[in-house]
Amino acid sequence: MLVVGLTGGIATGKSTVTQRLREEHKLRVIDLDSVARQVVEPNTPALRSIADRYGDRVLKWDEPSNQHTLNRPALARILFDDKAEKKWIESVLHPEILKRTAWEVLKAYASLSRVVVLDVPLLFEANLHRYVGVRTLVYSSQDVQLHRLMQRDGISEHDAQKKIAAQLPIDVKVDMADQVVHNDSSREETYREVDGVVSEWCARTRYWYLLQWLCPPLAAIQAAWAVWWSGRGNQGGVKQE
Ligand SMILES: CC(C)(COP(=O)(O)OP(=O)(O)OC[C@H]1O[C@@H](n2cnc3c(N)ncnc32)[C@H](O)[C@@H]1O)[C@@H](O)C(=O)NCCC(=O)NCCS
Ligand SMILES: Nc1ncnc2c1ncn2[C@@H]1O[C@H](COP(=O)(O)OP(=O)(O)OP(=O)(O)O)[C@@H](O)[C@H]1O
Repeated sequence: MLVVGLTGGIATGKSTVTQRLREEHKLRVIDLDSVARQVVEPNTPALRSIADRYGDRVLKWDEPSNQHTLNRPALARILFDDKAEKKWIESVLHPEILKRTAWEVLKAYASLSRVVVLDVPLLFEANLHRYVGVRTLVYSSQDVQLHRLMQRDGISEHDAQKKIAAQLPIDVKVDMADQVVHNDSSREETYREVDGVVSEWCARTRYWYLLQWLCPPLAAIQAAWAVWWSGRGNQGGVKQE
């Protein structure tokens, strides 16, 4: 099975691409932003740790379910305003996110999926690029990125710049990617490029896919091999301030 790491900058179009992957190509996509939401659901250890540190300002009362939930805009303000707090929040959430994601990938292996796509905003920042078979970047120029982010989230240029600055610059990510999907113009243009990369993924997995069907344990051996191969040595880890 090919594990694709799909990444990009904030608002460069990952969700737009994954929608096409799901609906047109029927591919299994694991969205780490959604996983990140699951790990802070009410009564989770992660939500308790965050509430212990920041108090009521990061909680809101949910009438229908009668319980406290995470106030996401409040946590976002802390995370994007303060590098030290961003580090702390990530140290609490990332191990939980990784555990759940690993489980989802295992389930994809078990169901003999040919390709599984991980939609990971922080693929390079969190050094997860070492564990995927191919790194695919959704690119838009910095101007387009800024404009779309301001429009989608209804935020000022100052706030949008702060969010963009919390990630590696998109042009640095381009150099680290194996494939780039350009998302500067129309959605139709982007979909054409998406269809092209999907053909490449399928071509790469053709023989393995057949072998996996004939001999399922090969899937497990291939998985172990892929993880060992990707993780061997120090493959240019990314350091951020
Ligand atoms: C800060 C939070 C509360 C904002 O929630 P909100 O619903 O407004 O946005 P959402 O979760 O959909 O994220 C939107 C985008 O923000 C960017 N982003 C999210 N977390 C981070 C981060 N730690 N560093 C830099 N950018 C981030 C990503 O591009 C992401 O796609 C939320 O993103 C969060 O809990 N982040 C910490 C967990 C994390 O690192 N997630 C990334 C998964 S790899
Ligand atoms: N080709 C396009 N043409 C016009 N608008 C687009 C295009 N691609 C994406 N958008 C819009 O830009 C915004 C950001 O796109 P999207 O939400 O897919 O980005 P993302 O990378 O998933 O963002 P995030 O990092 O926040 O998860 C959305 O409002 C989306 O509708």
